Amino acid sequence: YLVPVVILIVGPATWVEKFPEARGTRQSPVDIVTSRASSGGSAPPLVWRYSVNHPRSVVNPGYCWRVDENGYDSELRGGPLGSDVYKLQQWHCHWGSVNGEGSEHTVDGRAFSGELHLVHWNTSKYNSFTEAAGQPDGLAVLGVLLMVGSKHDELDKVVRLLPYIQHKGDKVTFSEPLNPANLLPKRIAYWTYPGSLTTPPCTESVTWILFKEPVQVSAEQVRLNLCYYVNGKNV
Ligand SMILES: C[C@H](CNC(=O)c1ccc(S(N)(=O)=O)cc1)Cn1ccc2ccccc21
Ligand SMILES: [Zn+2]
Repeated sequence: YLVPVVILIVGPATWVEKFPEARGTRQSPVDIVTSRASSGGSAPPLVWRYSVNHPRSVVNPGYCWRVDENGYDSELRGGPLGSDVYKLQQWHCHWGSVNGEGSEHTVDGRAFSGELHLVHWNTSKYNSFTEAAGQPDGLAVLGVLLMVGSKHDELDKVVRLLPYIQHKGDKVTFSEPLNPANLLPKRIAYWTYPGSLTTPPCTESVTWILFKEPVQVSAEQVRLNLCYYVNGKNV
C-alpha cells in the first residue's frame, strides 16, 4: 500500500506566498564569505549610547525571547548609517535546537550557537518603528554571534527571567540596571550589508551590522534558552 506522504512546508519556502518581500533582492540572513568582504575603507566609526536605568520588559514572542526598550532614549550612528541617528527599539535572540547551529548568519559556512539582534530604527527620517520598518533605510540591526564559553553576566539578567515567560505572549517587566552595550563584543570590527528582516514579512529595511568577534555565553545559559523554546513550552 502507498503511504500518504504529506510534506508540510511551513518554513521560509512558503513565506514567499504570503510575503512577496521574501522574494526580494536583499534577503537576510546570508553567509558571510570573508574572502569577498571589502575593507571598510574610510567609513566613520560606529558610535552607540544606551540608557541603563529604565524599566524593560522581557517578552516571549513565540520564538526565543525579546526585550522591549519601552521607548527610552538611545542612539546608534556612524559607520554605514550616513548622517542618520537610530534608536534601539528591542533586542532578541535566535537559538537552534542543537548547540552549535542556532545562529541565523553564518561565517564561511560556519554557524554559531546563537545570535543576538539589537534592533534600531531611523529617528532622523521616520516617526515610528513600524513606519521605519517598511523603509529601505529604516532599520539598523547589530548582530552578535554567540558561542558556548564563559557565563555572560549581562545576558544573565534576562536568562534568569525566562522561567517566568514560559508561554507565548508572557511578559515580565524588570528594572534592574542593564547596559545593552555590555552585550557587544570587546573588539567592534564588523561586516555590514543591506538586508531584510529575517522573519516574515522579511521587509528589506535593515542595514545589517554583524560583529566579527563572537560573544561567549555559558552552556547553562544556552540550555535555559533552549528548554523554554524547544520543548514547545511557549505555544
Ligand atoms: C516589524 C514588525 C515585526 N517584526 C520585527 O519587528 C522584526 C524585527 C527584527 C527582526 S530581525 N530577526 O531581522 O532582527 C525581525 C522582525 C513587522 N511589521 C509590522 C508592521 C510592519 C510594517 C512594515 C514592515 C514590517 C512590519
Ligand atoms: Zn532577529
